[in-house]
Amino acid sequence: MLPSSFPPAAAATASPARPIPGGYGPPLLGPLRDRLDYFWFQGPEEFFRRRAAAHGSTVFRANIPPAFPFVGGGRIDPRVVAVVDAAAFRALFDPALVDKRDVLIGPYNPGVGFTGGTRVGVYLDTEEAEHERTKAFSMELLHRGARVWAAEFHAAVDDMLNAVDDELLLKVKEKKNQSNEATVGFVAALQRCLFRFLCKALVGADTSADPFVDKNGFLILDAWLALQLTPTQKIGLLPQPLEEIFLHSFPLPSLLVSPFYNRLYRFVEEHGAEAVSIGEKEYGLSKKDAINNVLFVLGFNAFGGFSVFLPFLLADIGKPGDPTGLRQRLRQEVRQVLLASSSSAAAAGQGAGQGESSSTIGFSAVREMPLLRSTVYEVLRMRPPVPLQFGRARNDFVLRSHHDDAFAVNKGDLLCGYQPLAMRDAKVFHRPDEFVPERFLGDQGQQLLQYLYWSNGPQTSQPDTGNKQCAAKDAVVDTACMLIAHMFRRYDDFEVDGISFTKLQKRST
Ligand code: HEM
Repeated sequence: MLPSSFPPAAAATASPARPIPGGYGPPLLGPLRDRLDYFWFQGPEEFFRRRAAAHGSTVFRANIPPAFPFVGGGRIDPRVVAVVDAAAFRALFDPALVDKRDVLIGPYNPGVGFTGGTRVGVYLDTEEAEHERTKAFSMELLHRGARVWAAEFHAAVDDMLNAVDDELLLKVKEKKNQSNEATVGFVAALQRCLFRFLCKALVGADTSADPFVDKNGFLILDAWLALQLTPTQKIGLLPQPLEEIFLHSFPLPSLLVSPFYNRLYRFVEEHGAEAVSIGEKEYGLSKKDAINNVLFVLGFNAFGGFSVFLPFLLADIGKPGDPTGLRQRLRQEVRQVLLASSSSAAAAGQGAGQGESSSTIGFSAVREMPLLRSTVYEVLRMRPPVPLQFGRARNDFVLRSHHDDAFAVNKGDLLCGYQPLAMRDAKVFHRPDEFVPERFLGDQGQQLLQYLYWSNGPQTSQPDTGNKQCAAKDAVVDTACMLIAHMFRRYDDFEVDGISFTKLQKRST
């Protein structure tokens, strides 16, 4: 079943290149129809699925919202080449083929008003000199943060769980005459914990030094993210016609959030001064650009990415009832590793007698938990937190899909890869639509990692200043493992429904 590897996404091919199927429809009406399908009548996944089926092709032309008639006064060109198979998707990772300038979230660019006037690194192409400097700077922030990352993360997660435990207890008490069950939403507590943790670990800034930022920082980031992303997302808060008119029809202004962004700017300037000066002295950035890049990596990449991904992870592992016994097996794996590491620490005379509950679950511990790691990969495969990737063809080239099809891509075409389908490609993944936590175990499982694309690159590749792969590719997986290991050190079991805990069973031994 598993192809040892696909041919390169772009190559000289035996089969002649054919025109890409699909089209953009009549001016105005075509983009409008696709926009309404995407947001309203079909939703993103059906949108891509139906068009792939209709064209009998995993590479096809379509419009991606937001689109005319409103947004950007027609300046946004919604026409893309959609790519939904594992082989063709790889073209998006090849800096020789695609230009990533200003296409982070597609043809729509919220603009530098959201980033203090700086074009931050994530919007830069690899051929722009500044990309190398800003990417190296973000990798340096991660590298420096690694020393305190695990300890700060666990401290923040403990704070979050203490708050959740208290609230759950209160709710159970209130309901004691009716039932012993209660639900506690965890998103706000999780985001507060993420914000404090990331400020310390990435920026070296302690939020307790600024009570306003400590209390409101995560809410400011939520508002800042929402204003940038809303024109491209289905929100579901308003009836759809109103959502189309008010949320998907024009760019939302940065002015609404800029006084608060400036507050975070000053916080980083004052309390993250050491990190900022590294950006200036070692990477040649101006002070303003260093701070705006720090804020983007902190707020958009890290806070935004984890805020989407960690709830998915908790929900998939915490499925009510544990029908497959996954939680029981994960708990066993986590506790075995913790016990072994505390025994060896005791034998070496470090912290003897303190037991596994007092040691930090660090990077090396979670790398010894293969089932947990494979489960984290599977959540990333099934629910990639950043589902769309974009890149503009630098030149004409031939794009190969795994159906041995070859397509003529034109210089300037905007490729739009949809990860949820590419990572459920039946040519690569057995039972592609099923959640299989053991999928990435063993030699065969390790081979599959080359098709795990959530980080804008294969899980087997490394982020580098010469590519656009997520700087935190490994840190994200390790941190996700730390969260679940933390849960099983603290609790015997937990259950999650959507974004609420419905069960937190304290550890008995
Ligand atoms: C669950 C969390 C995260 C997810 C899902 C995620 C995902 C991604 C994705 C998909 C991209 C590529 C975007 C594109 O160009 O199309 C990216 C880029 C990037 N990510 Fe992450 N990320 C996460 C966390 C982090 C963290 C913690 C950092 C901290 C340093 C980080 C730093 C970056 C940087 C600097 C880039 C830009 C790379 C470049 O311009 O070459 N990310 N991330």
